[in-house]
Amino acid sequence: MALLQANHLTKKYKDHQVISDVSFTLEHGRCVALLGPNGSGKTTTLRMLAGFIKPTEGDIQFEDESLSKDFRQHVGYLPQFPVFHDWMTGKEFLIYAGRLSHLPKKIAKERADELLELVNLKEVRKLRISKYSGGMKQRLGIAQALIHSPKLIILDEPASALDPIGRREVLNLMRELKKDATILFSTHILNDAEEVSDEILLLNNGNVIEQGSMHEIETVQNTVTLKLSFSDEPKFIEERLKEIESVFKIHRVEDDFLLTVHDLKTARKQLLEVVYHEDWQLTKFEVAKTSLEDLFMKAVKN
Ligand SMILES: Nc1ncnc2c1ncn2[C@@H]1O[C@H](COP(=O)(O)OP(=O)(O)OP(=O)(O)O)[C@@H](O)[C@H]1O
Repeated sequence: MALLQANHLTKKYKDHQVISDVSFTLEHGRCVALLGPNGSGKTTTLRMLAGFIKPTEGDIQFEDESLSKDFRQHVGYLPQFPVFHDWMTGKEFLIYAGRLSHLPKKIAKERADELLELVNLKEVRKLRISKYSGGMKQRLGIAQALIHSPKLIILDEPASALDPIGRREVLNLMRELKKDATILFSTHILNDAEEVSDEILLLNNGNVIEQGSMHEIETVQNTVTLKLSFSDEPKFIEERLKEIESVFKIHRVEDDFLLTVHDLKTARKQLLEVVYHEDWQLTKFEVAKTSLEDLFMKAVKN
């Protein structure tokens, strides 16, 4: 049985319909990315699931009916812009969050220690939060969301505002957490979704417009754009590449080549064979656009 079922969720603010008839299921142990452009309704959806706002219509059912009555205690939530008490230490903050979740003092302390270890902040537990980096604050925010051992972890844009180091720290932590938790997180960074999620839900204008596992998306969509550059004469290369065009489509942009590929493995092998055989000086070979990006662009344009 699924952990949670969202049924026909609708949210209106006066006459402004922000979410329209959104339904989906969250299975146990999955890590699901909620994707969508700015203003598509990601935060509103997450806030409804966390029990902070009520849907105008529709309902949210947890697997166990008794949980559905007040499911807030079973959800851990990291808001998009978390507020920390900067004068507290990381450990004090977690104990405080535990007390707010009605944990007895002793349990809150034990849980804080466990979580500081999990999110790799044990060494800085006695440091004031004002001294923490962005990545450290987000990891503390995730620990705060876990303090009451929730069944579902909801993270609103957990890595989007961080520098590359902080982003890497948070993504690594999410990869650890997903081993034994159910996670729903929003992002508009498709790479983050590709890196850690098992499934995606794509929102646009308050509607779910795509839903599926990353594997399904990769197989159904199955287009990758490669970018290649050479330090040889591009005209000659273009002519030669056109001879083997059956496994990809070539598009030349100035001296670079964009190749739309359906079967990355075969195309890569064939391309590298030609490069080797012709002794071309390949200076760039990179994935410029993935299946998910392709799907996102098509879906959002419609
Ligand atoms: N309290 C509110 N009152 C009125 N309109 C609101 C309220 N909260 C959100 N909205 C509107 O709902 C729409 C969806 O907002 P939401 O924050 O859910 O989108 P989002 O996908 O999370 O966007 P972003 O990626 O920019 O954070 C926006 O048009 C927003 O202006």
